[in-house]
Amino acid sequence: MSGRGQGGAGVAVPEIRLADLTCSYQRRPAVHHLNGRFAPGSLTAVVGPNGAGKSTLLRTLAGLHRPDHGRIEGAAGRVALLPQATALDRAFPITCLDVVMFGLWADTGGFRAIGAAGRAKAREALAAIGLEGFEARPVGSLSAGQFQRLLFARLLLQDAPVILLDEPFNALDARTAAELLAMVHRWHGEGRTVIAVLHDLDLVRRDFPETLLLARDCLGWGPTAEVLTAANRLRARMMTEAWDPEAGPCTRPDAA
Ligand SMILES: Nc1ncnc2c1ncn2[C@@H]1O[C@H](COP(=O)(O)OP(=O)(O)OP(=O)(O)O)[C@@H](O)[C@H]1O
Repeated sequence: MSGRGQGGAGVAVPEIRLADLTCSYQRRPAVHHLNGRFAPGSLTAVVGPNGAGKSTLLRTLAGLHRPDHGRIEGAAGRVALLPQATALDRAFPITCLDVVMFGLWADTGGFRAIGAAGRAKAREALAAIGLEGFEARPVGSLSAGQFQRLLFARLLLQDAPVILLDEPFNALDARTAAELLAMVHRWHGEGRTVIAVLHDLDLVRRDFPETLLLARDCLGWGPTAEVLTAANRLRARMMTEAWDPEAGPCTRPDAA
């Protein structure tokens, strides 16, 4: 099979391969010897207990965290990340339009170069996500749901073939969650690869065909029904209870 697909939006969508990927903080592994692939155009949930390494994996895929062993193939280039809302500082004095325009930063290298066409696109993205008229609002004044919509508007503008979502529906009312989920399905329908960290297993079973179950190690990766078995979930829980948050460096002989 070819390593690339063609997204409906005309973008080339890469296959992403993880080869023995280990990511650590102060040499303590958060993701441990992970092997597998995200097929072009796949829609995958990443699930697992707190501290299982899910956000670390997404940040590594986005190029924000350097693996200390193994590698990622195929993700280089246009990957868009929606970080966990709690990881963002909303006290920063910046308007909604500016936040969305950050989506163009990778292409233009700065606000000054964005120009009228870029601003118009940012306005369109705000309107498409239900935030028309919010252009000049400071981000600090938004509700949690409005802020999450704003981050989705930025993703819309980024127009990336690979979209990474870290707990995208947390703390949202049912209507907002449903609208943002519809956006996720739209991206998937366009042939983009979408990878989302989620805790709501009912949602995962209903809407996500593929699942990666992570508890530092990979406990299952494939069709959701085959991965989210009671036995696998029990293993994940037992691993969490057994693991030592202060564990030392990985000592597997094949690790660097
Ligand atoms: N910046 C950091 N410095 C040191 N350790 C970190 C850092 N970020 C995460 N960790 C540790 O790495 C491990 C994995 O964290 P990560 O945030 O990837 O887990 P997670 O599965 O996303 O958890 P949650 O479901 O709670 O969001 C945890 O033990 C965490 O304490």
